[in-house]
Amino acid sequence: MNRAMMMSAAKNLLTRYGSTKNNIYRCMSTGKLTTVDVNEKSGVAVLTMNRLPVNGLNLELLRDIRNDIDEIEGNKCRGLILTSASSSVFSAGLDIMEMYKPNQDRLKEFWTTLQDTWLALYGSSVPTAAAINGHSPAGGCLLATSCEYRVMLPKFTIGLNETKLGIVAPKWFMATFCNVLPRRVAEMALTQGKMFSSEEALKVGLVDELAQSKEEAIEKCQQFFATFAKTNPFARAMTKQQFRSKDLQQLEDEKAQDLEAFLFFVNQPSVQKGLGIYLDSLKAKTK
Ligand SMILES: CC/C=C\CCC/C=C/C(=O)SCCNC(=O)CCNC(=O)[C@H](O)C(C)(C)COP(=O)(O)OP(=O)(O)OC[C@H]1O[C@@H](n2cnc3c(N)ncnc32)[C@H](O)[C@@H]1OP(=O)(O)O
Repeated sequence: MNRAMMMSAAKNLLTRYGSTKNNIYRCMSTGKLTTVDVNEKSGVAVLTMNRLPVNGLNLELLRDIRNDIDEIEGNKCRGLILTSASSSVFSAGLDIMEMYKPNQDRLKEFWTTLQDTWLALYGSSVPTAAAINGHSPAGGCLLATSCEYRVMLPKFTIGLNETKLGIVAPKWFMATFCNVLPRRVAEMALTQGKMFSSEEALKVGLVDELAQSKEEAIEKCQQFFATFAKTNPFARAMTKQQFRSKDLQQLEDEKAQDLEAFLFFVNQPSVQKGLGIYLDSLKAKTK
């Protein structure tokens, strides 16, 4: 190989691969609003949400996440770690702009994509974990709790705050929460719209560990995956899916009714008014 060819090969490698101290990462796919980096050594994929400033879950971000999960499954990765490109917000939850004064066709597409993203993540055969490197309210908490393991950085908040916004978390949000928390804690937190500090979340079991940095959180997620080293991946995946099958089946069976209920609820004038007031209060904060 001559020098020019070597330079060109190196350039190609640098484009496709990044390197940190110990690991080589391959960029598997880059949606417009997400990136997926696969650690070549461990086979673990890190899916990073990158819709700044707050990773509001709009139709396009949800589509990217959904497609990434499919790709990670298809590539038989050893694990999926969900995290954020922001240093202070994991995800602000559903983008309220999708629900406020909505275009009805887009609204349907938005909710259907959220349903499909949840079905894919909650039911994924690949081991899943969330490195929660920022605030994680509502839909952000849904994504994190859909994973099998959570590692969170200190001094942030996580929870399902829907009742504080005057909205009701759908049954499958509740089921996901109940899969992680004792039923009584889940009911109290949901009815109160409670946002837990990282430290409180650790205490009740909403998250499994705390870490001091995103890198440490990712490392702890990898250590969680390593606990499956001596298990059969097929048996592991089947066992997980059997645990979750009732929740998954319920949404599969009720997808159309769930969509209808959402559309009816969002289009109520009182709900529109409440969303408008909430959006104004969020914007007023930044003035
Ligand atoms: C009717 C519906 C029926 C059923 C649906 C049920 C399920 C609903 C699930 C949901 O997820 S609803 C969304 C709930 N989310 C929240 O309540 C979070 C609101 N946001 C925050 O609390 C904070 O933004 C934060 C996440 C803690 C981050 O704080 P920070 O100070 O870092 O950012 P800031 O507040 O200044 O926000 C920057 C920018 O982003 C806008 N923003 C924030 N969150 C949302 C959101 N969820 N949707 C749309 N836009 C959001 C915020 O207004 C600022 O905009 P600006 O720069 O234009 O002022």
